[in-house]
Amino acid sequence: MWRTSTCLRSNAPKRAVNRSSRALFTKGLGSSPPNVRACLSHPKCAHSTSTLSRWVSGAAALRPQSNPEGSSAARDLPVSRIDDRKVVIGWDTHTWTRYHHIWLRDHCRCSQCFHPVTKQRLVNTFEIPPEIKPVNVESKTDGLEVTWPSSQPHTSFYPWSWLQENSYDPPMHQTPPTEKILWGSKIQQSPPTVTFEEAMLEDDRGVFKWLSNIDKFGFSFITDVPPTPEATEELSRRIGFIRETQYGTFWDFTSDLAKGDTAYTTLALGAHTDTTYFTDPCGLQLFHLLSHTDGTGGATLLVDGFYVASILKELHPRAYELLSTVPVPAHAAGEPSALYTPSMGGSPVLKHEGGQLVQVRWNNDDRSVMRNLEPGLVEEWYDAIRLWQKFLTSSDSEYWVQLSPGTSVVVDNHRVLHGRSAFSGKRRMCGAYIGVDEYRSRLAVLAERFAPDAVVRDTTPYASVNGRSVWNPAL
Ligand SMILES: C[N+](C)(C)CCCC[C@H](N)C(=O)O
Ligand SMILES: O=C(O)CCC(=O)C(=O)O
Repeated sequence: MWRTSTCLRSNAPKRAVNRSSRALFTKGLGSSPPNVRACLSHPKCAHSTSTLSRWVSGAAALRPQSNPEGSSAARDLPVSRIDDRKVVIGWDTHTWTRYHHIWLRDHCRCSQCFHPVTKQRLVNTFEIPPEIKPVNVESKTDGLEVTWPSSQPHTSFYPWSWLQENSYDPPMHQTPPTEKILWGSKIQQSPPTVTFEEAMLEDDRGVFKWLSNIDKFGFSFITDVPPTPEATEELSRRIGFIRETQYGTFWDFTSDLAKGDTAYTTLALGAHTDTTYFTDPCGLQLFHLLSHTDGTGGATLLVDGFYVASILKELHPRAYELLSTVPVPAHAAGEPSALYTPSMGGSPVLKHEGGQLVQVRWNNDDRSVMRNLEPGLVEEWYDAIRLWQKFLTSSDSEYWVQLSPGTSVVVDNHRVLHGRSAFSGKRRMCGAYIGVDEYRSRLAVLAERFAPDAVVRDTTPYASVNGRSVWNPAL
């Protein structure tokens, strides 16, 4: 038996979010909605009344006002009905998604169930009856309103765009991951670049451009950087706090073996990613060549590991499979006070999540004994890394660039391999590591501000407290 609140127009748009109604949302105090009052007595609500009153100024609009214009927009609304275990939503005559009752109740984002400031769950998931079932569902202008059975009726609201983004039965249109542009040596014709001035802009637009470069290409140059360690450290900190390691915090190094690593020599270093010996390899690596006198060489090598992996996958799928499955142990043992090895005996060269390549982890110099290889795979694995090395070092993949004082480069250490040619003379390089989560968080906050996705755009007007929508898809 269907209980629908409105008829369904067959040509309703895929994303049946009616933006015109956004103007209907009032942002402001209004009366304190019941759920905030309920929060005052909520056992987990530890805030003082004054703090809560500040919530009211923000939380009051956590739900849109109903559409006073009445039914004109109603015809665009999805239909909704209550099934035995799920709520069914009809977006158009061909597109239906279902949401378990328990799932919906657990994801209520009213200020009684979800802390509007801290964005943490307040509802006790484990007190929700497993057989919970709504007493009513209603398609409102910008979302679904669900009324739950309880001594005090509890109403939840779910924005249409959020329901679409988080659909799972079946999954609908989801925001595609940011585009990665794979590159080979021809990137030298137009490498991603920002200026120091842009990167230092107070409003962070320049940092967003810089990190968007890295997100898309896996690296970015920064030009016109004052050739000092101080300016380079200040630049590094524009991304986030620096990740300290056994090499220090902000490093300023030369070929004096000050640290027990071949980076502190004049030797050539083949294409590699750093810190393969950490359970969580560093995210970004910034380099700035401060000086090189009385000698030659020391050119910088950049290779797009995602590009090379795509070629290997296409031409040698078995080799790709071995690099994606065989764990590679690693170590950093050059400092007497340190002996780093990753947990779980290392990770494969090519790490995947949901079938997507998400990380390249390769440093043949730092690789430890291959103690995890099945006997029958030993020679095949060596054939595979030989193919990997062949494509890594091909003229089509290698991008050689001679850095000079004033031009820094930042690489995504989870994607782009770097190296250098041997050199003579006095060469001074400085830089820093940034943690992968610090980098991803900084980019996410900037994207929230400068390139919000549909759910953030749709819900910010009425569901933001301290500048962040409780419906942000990252939560
Ligand atoms: C960058 N800095 C010169 C400080 C350290 C270099 C460490 C290189 C190490 N073999 C690795 O691959 O992690
Ligand atoms: O000295 C350089 O140019 C790079 C050194 C290096 O590869 C590293 O520090 O990981």
